[in-house]
Amino acid sequence: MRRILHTMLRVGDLQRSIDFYTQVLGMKLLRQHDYPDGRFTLAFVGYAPESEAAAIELTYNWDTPAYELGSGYGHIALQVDDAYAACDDVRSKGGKVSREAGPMKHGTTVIAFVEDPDGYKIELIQRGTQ
Ligand SMILES: C[C@@H](O)C(=O)SC[C@H](NC(=O)CC[C@H](N)C(=O)O)C(=O)NCC(=O)O
Ligand code: NI
Repeated sequence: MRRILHTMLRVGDLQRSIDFYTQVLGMKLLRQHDYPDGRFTLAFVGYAPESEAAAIELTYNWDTPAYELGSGYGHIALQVDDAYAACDDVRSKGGKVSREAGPMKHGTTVIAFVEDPDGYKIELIQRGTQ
C-alpha cells in the first residue's frame, strides 16, 4: 500500500530549523545524517516514527545559507486540537504567526498559518472543523 513518507524543505540553517520544529511545534528529531561527499545534511522531524506517519525532511546544503521560496510553495498542514491556543503557544515560544486562527476564507475550516525560520508556511488546522 502506498503512503506519503515525507515532504522535503531546503533550509539555510539546520539547527535553527530543528529548534523550530522541535521546540516551537513540538516535533521530534527522528534521524539526521551527514553526506560529506555531497556537502549536505538530512534531518527528519515529525510527531511519530516514519513507519507510522509522514515526516518533514529538512535538507541543509552546507554552502547555501538561504533560498528563494518562490510563488508556488503553499504549506504543510498540521492538525491541532485548538488553532487559537496553538497560535498563542507558537507566539509564546518566539514563532511567527502570519495568519491568526479563524474560519478560512470562503469556507468553515478553522485554520491558522505560522512561518518557519526560512519563511515556509505551516498551516494549523483545528481538529473536527474540516
Ligand atoms: C483546507 C485547508 O487545508 C486549506 O489549505 S484552505 C486555505 C485557503 N486556501 C486557498 O484559499 C487556496 C487558494 C489561494 N488562491 C491560494 O492559491 O493560496 C487559504 O489560504 N485561505 C486564506 C485564509 O486566510 O483563509
Ligand atoms: Ni491546507
